[in-house]
Amino acid sequence: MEKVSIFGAGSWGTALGYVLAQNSQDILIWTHRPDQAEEINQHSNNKYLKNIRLPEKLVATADITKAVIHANVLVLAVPTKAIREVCASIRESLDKKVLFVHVSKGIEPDSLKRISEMIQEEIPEQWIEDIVVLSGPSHAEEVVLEQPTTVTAACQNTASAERVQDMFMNQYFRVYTNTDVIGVELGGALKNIIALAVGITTGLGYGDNAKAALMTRGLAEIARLGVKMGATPLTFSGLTGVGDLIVTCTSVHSRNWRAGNMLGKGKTIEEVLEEMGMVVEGIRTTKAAYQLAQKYNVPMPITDALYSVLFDGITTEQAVNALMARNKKNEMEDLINLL
Ligand SMILES: NC(=O)C1=CN([C@@H]2O[C@H](COP(=O)(O)OP(=O)(O)OC[C@H]3O[C@@H](n4cnc5c(N)ncnc54)[C@H](OP(=O)(O)O)[C@@H]3O)[C@@H](O)[C@H]2O)C=CC1
Ligand SMILES: O=C(CO)COP(=O)(O)O
Repeated sequence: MEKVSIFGAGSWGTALGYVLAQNSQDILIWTHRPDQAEEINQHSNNKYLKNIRLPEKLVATADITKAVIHANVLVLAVPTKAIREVCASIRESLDKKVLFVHVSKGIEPDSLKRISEMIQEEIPEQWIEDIVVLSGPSHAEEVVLEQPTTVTAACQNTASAERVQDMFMNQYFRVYTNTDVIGVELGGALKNIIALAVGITTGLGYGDNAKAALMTRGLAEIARLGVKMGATPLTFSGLTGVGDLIVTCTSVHSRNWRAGNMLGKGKTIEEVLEEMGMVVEGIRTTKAAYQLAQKYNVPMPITDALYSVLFDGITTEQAVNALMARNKKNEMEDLINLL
């Protein structure tokens, strides 16, 4: 049995707590809201997972020191924007080496750091046993219904990835391992951009042809950037690449897809965020990816088009027209270099 604390009690942190509690791990979940800790201790978290009864073994606290001291494994499940702040609070109470697991899907704009890099910057090396990324096609809403789900635990140190695999794996939650941390982190973060774009085209009234086009050419630009940044090309054909791209671009549960859909129907970003009430990681990640594309000199036309919509005020129709009117290309241009 592992002693685990989860930091962040939104939909994903709570769903992972559900899995770990069912797997009989010694589990504590930390939330910054005392009222939410009380609700979880009464076995529900209705804002994030409606009508789900949480396991009795899933215990919540609003005391971050208690959560840090409790565990040998710390799972970070807050949005990318909150990672540094939460790490800084965790740092205050650390008194032993711990295994960090992160499950967030984003890249920090301006610094252009992946999440494992942000953790390394915020937590002194002496307290980090390893950092494992847990990622893949996995909507919280389906996990808590115990529907079959597959994810990947990635770490350069295979023993740590396997430890996380053993902690989480059960009959409905299947965990693979991978050593390509860069590829796994980038796949999880960048697919949100494409899901926003697919949502926009659906909101505009376009059909499955546009969806397939964006998913296929989106994967091409994700892989192009990823390989330049040091990822293994094959990772993008796996669960954390095409797998997560499929689920996020096609599921009614996807916040990124839903946000895009509202934008396509004419709502403003402010209206969309107000209505969602949950994190839409793809918006900040679009800014980061746009900056990364410039830094690495990689063409990312879909990312550029979405950036223009989100940050430069061009209309969604103009963005689609600009994408379709680009110069002629060979489909396999650039991709051949990935092999
Ligand atoms: N939902 C899903 O199915 C999946 C999500 N992910 C990823 O997991 C990460 C978390 O997503 P998810 O759980 O869905 O997000 P939610 O929006 O559902 O929840 C976010 C949680 O983080 C808390 N939070 C936000 N800022 C802070 C802060 N500064 N300090 C402490 N707590 C904070 C929120 O608190 P409050 O309630 O007060 O706002 C809330 O409990 C994201 O990166 C997402 O991409 C990955 C796989 C699946
Ligand atoms: O990453 C996810 C599923 O794998 C969740 O995607 P959304 O944040 O778009 O809901």
